[in-house]
Amino acid sequence: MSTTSATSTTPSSAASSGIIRLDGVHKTFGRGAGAVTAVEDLTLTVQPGEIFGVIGYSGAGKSTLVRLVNGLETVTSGTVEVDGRTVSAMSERQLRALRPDIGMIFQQFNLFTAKSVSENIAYPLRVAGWDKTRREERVTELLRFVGLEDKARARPAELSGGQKQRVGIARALASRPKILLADECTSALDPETTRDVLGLLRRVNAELGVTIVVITHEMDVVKYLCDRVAVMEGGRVVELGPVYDMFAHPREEATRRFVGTSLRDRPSPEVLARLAATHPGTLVTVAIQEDTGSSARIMRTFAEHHVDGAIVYGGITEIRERPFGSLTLSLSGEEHAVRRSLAALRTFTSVQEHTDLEVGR
Ligand SMILES: Nc1ncnc2c1ncn2[C@@H]1O[C@H](COP(=O)(O)OP(=O)(O)OP(=O)(O)O)[C@@H](O)[C@H]1O
Repeated sequence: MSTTSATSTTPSSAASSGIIRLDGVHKTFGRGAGAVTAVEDLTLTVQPGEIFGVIGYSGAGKSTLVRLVNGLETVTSGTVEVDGRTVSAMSERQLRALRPDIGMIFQQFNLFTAKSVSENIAYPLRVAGWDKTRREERVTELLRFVGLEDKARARPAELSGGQKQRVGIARALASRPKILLADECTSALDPETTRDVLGLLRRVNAELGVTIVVITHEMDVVKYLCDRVAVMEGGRVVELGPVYDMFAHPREEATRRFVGTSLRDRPSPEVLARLAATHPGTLVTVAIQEDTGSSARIMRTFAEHHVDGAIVYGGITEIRERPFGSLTLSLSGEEHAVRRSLAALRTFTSVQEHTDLEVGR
């Protein structure tokens, strides 16, 4: 569990300890035999300026969490605080005053199909009572920021999915919110368009200082975008921490499964058996991590021990600009030299030896 999870329950400490704070939150829909607990004993803190991911399979409670933060649902028990204000105790009037501080984007974009791009972006400003000149200035600024100046008069039907989400982002940013909630905002997009939209969200965070909460079921989204992530299962947060640490040292089975969907660097048992049949040397998988093993250091270690390490499988990716992955090698050389090289490697990185393989040779 994150060390930044809130420990104090006094409202006065909320602003200093996080921009969003959930403390012991429960949410149950319905009563009696038909009751469904969507969120259970949820305690977490999102720091100002961070990009915070919430990952989980369908039904884990992610959307309910978001709806509790923006006050669209009320808690059954516990407290939700946003920027030092207790959302879970607010009247409808107080919630209306809070909403301009919280932008929201959706999987299906939720644009007004009969309105132009400009009118869609201006809509929340019109509701908030901005005059026409200020509205137009702000819309021009936002169109430039999301790169859609030439689409001001277009209708949503004339736009690609990525462009529609850009309009969604511009509209969500119109009232200069401190927080942006993104609920499965790339799930309807192809991989290339997803990258574009995630790149734009990074700019929203870096250039405008907006705190972003990303709800997703895709670990690739978390890997590219988030500083920290909470893994949800059955309404609970089962693991929470910096994204790099979750990849390097996942503790919970659910986290391991999500990490596995994003990293395809380690060979499956079938692939290992095939590799063992075609490569006579000792097969090992060596972890590549920023603070432990760089590939250069690993190859140097083999060379120093006069061991030949042929790379037969692997992959190195980047998690928030830090290298991460593994290499699987077939080692050949004198048996004692191979042993000594592996002992040397184990002093700075983790090494998995594949010994009990059904190799058929
Ligand atoms: N308004 C509601 N009434 C009754 N049950 C609900 C309601 N909203 C959510 N639930 C239930 O609460 C649980 C969590 O739902 P939630 O939508 O928060 O999960 P999720 O992780 O966002 O899933 P998905 O990705 O499919 O939207 C589910 O069992 C769901 O059926």
